[in-house]
Amino acid sequence: MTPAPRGDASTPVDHGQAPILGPQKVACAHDQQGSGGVLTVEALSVRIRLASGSTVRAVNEVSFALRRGRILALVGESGCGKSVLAAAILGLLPGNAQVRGSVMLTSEDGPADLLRASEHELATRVRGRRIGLIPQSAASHLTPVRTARSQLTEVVRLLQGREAGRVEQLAEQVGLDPADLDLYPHELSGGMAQRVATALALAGDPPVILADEPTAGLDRVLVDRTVDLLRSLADDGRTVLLITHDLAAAERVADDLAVMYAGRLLELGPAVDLVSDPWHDYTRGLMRALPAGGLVPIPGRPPSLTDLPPGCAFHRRCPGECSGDVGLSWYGERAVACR
Ligand SMILES: Nc1ncnc2c1ncn2[C@@H]1O[C@H](COP(=O)(O)OP(=O)(O)OP(=O)(O)O)[C@@H](O)[C@H]1O
Ligand code: NI
Repeated sequence: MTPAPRGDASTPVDHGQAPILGPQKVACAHDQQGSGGVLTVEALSVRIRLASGSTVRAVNEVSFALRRGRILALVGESGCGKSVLAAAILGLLPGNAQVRGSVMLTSEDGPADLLRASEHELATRVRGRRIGLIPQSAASHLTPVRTARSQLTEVVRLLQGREAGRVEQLAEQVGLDPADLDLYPHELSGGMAQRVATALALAGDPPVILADEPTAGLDRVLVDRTVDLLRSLADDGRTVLLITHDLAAAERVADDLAVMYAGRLLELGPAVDLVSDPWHDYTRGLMRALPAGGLVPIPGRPPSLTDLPPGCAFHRRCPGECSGDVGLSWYGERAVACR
C-alpha cells in the first residue's frame, strides 16, 4: 500500500532551524567507516499511531546502505513496511507517524540527514532532484484533468528549466510512444501510467531512484523493460532501491537483496549469494515459493504490525530452530538475523 503524503513536517525528529543540506556538513558515522554509501539508512524505525489508539510498528531498526551504480532490491510480503520505509526516506509520511534513526544522503555538498531536513529543503532540494520516487500505484499519483505531456512538461520545467526535446527524450527512455503523452490519465493503461510515473521520477535526472513496485500489474515484456531500464540507470552510475514482491524480477536485476519481514530486515547481502545460498529460513521460504523453487507457499501469515510478538516475528512460521536473535549479524558482505 502507499501511505498518503503527510500534510506537515512534524515528526519527533527535531528539524533544526539551520539548513543542513548544502555547504554545511554533518558528521556521519558511516562515512567515517568508509561504507561508501550514497544513501545510508541507520536504525530507522517508523511507528504510525492509529485513531483507534493502537500503533503500527511499520519499520523496526532497519539499517542498510545504497551504493553508487548498484541496485538494492527490498523484498518481502505485502504489508511488511516497504512503502513506509520509502516514504520515511523522502519525508512523505503522514503526520501521525513517528520516525527514529537516520537517513544520510551523500552528495557533492557532503552528507546530510534527511530525517532532520526541513520540509522546505526536502521539497526544493531533495525530492525529484536528488532522489526520484516512482510511487506505488503510480496511476493514482497523476493529476486526472491534465494530459501526461502537460504534467511531464511542468515537472521538467520546474526541475531542469529546459524543455526542448526533454519530454520526448524521457518518453523514449521509459518506452512510451510520444503520441501517448497527449492522453489523460484515465485513458492510459496501467502499464502506460506506470511509465509516465517513471518518466516523472526521472525528469530531474536524480542520482538516486526509489522504485516502489514499478513492475506491479505489468505484463512480462514490460516487466523486463522496466527492470532493464533500472539496470541501465544503475550502470550509468545512479543508485537504485527497487521495492518489490516480485522476487524473480529482483533476482534478475539486483546487485544486492534485502529481505524484510514484519518491519525488520532478516537478511541482507549480494543477490547472487542470497539466491544461491539463502541463510535465513524466511529467505529460503521465499525462494521455495518461486516457480523455480517449486511454488511451495510459506505456511501461515505474517503477524499484525499493531501486535508484534516479542523476539523474532517470524518465529511462529519458522521451520528451523530459533536463535532468538532479531538484530542482524554480519559475516563479510552478508548479514542475517538468524542462521
Ligand atoms: N498512512 C498509514 N496509516 C496507518 N497505517 C499505515 C499507513 N501506511 C501504511 N500503514 C501500515 O503500515 C504497514 C506497512 O505498510 P506498507 O505499505 O509499507 O507495506 P508494503 O510492504 O509496502 O506492502 P505492499 O507490498 O502491499 O505494498 C501496514 O500494516 C500498513 O497497513
Ligand atoms: Ni507498498
